[in-house]
Amino acid sequence: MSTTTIVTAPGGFAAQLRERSGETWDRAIGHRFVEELFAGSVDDAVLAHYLEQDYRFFDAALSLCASCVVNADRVEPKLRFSAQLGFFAADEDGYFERALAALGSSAARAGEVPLTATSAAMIEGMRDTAHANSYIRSLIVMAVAEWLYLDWGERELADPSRPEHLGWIDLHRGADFRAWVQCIVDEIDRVGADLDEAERAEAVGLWDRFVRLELEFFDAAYSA
Ligand SMILES: Cc1ncc(CO)c(N)n1
Repeated sequence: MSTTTIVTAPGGFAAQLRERSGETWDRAIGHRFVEELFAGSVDDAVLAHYLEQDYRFFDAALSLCASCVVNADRVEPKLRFSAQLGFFAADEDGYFERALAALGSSAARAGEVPLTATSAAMIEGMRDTAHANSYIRSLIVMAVAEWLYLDWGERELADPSRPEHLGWIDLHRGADFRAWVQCIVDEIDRVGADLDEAERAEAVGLWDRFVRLELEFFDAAYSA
């Protein structure tokens, strides 16, 4: 099932992380939600619930990306993360507005629905990470979210026709998104090479926790 087109340094930190989460990662990218999204058969209520929860998490994801601008040790990645904040503001926010409206919901409603336990754990983990002032920790959490999403977005399945379905897939594949994920992964390899044992263990624990949360986030879409 592993579909990644991302290149990792052999024996580097990113390759080690990716390898340790093989089974959970594969269950996430092969999830029923992904299959039904591509097939265009995902129930409107399931997709609306998923997007409402995801929109709630968008806020924390923006803070996390901003924390990479704050804590990166070089100007090039700071610029890259800054550019990505602009993309989130333009393309991703626009998708949420349109798709939620088409599904009979809205950004305002998304702000009012109760958070699932998984969303709450994810948001809290992202906020804590954003405030930890640790570039590697922020990179790890960004990498799980974006790399795992690229890996399902690049699955070789026929495209659905409804814009609510296709739009969510298109946000998570293509040359620009792949280059963005590659940049995060390259940074993990670069920064990961200099970590001490405690920092490395902390990063690995965070990686494992977020991979599991991604799988649970898909599951939660069906248990509303
Ligand atoms: C739950 C979740 N994980 C990752 C992404 C990718 O940004 C997303 N939009 N939502």
